[in-house]
Amino acid sequence: MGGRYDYDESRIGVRPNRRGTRPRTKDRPAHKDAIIGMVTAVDRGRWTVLVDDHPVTAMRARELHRSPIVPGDRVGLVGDTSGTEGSLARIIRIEERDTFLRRTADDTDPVERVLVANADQLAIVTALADPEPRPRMVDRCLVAAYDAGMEPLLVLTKADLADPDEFMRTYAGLDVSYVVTEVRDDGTITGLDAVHERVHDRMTVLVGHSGVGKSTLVNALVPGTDRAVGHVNAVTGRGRHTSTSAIALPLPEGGWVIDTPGVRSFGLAHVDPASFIDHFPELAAGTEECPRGCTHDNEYCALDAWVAAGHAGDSGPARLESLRRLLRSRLGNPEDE
Ligand SMILES: Nc1nc2c(ncn2[C@@H]2O[C@H](COP(=O)(O)OP(=O)(O)OP(=O)(O)O)[C@@H](O)[C@H]2O)c(=O)[nH]1
Ligand SMILES: [Zn+2]
Repeated sequence: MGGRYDYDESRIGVRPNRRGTRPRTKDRPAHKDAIIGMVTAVDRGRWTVLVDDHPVTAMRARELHRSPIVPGDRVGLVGDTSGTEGSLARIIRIEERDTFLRRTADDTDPVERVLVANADQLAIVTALADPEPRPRMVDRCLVAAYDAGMEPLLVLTKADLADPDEFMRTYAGLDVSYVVTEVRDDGTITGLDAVHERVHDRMTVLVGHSGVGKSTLVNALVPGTDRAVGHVNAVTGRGRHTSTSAIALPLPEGGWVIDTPGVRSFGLAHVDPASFIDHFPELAAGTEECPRGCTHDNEYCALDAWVAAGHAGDSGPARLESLRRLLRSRLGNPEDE
């Protein structure tokens, strides 16, 4: 590796830092020759990066320090980008992200973490029964999607066990798309075409609690993948191919799905409540009468009178209730849901 950061220490006049990493220098090669690829997986300090159509294993260059590099990231690579067995490239740059999905501060994970970059859709997979749907978790995911600039999609599985109408009534006030699926006796999935239609040519992140049928869905969408279904291993009590980080899988029809094992919901401490109102355009004008710094979830909020006066139309009351539900979903612990 010698020569990569060649510099004359006396001329630059910097002290070597304590951890022994070399200081950054301005005259480091600009890496104009870097090849761009997309990160599909991360495992113990090694990234899988798809370059054209072949996977390349890469490490993170030292100058990136501990910058997160996540599935969906477009990165610049140098070094051995052949992808042949045993080869190792180096990620020297992370391209600007269009979106990033992050989670913050909950009781078990105090650090804000970026989970996925550049995805444009968040598919919230919820079983209609077994396990019972968790509307508060869905609300949190909706807020996380809005915050990340991603479009939410509800995927309601196990329609053979319960009717989706009752659950969807809860979302009457929200303009959220949804698809309904069920595994038939022959193993094929009703509603799969509708899911395909929604994920085609997009980058879709799937989240959901254990047991909702997410792996079943991913395996059907991306033939040839083998996401463990049923998940419990009698010996270890843990998932068989359990990986804790997200993985991007290419759809045969074009586009990507990103499976996020272990991500069931989101801490939302980083989300600014003022931004919620952007997703309720018909209520926005009503906030002009609100007291300064109104949380829109208190007795002085002007939205009640605005909606009661009919300014937000027939669906106004339901929309306001939804807004408030989302606002409240920021509070509390996602692990409780
Ligand atoms: N009745 C019914 N069962 C289903 C349906 N979809 C999946 N299942 C079953 O639900 C169980 C859980 O499915 P998985 O695909 O493993 O669920 P998961 O969300 O990936 O859960 P983990 O593997 O724990 O992450 C399995 O036994 C599936 O066969 C469905 O539409 N109807
Ligand atoms: Zn208000």
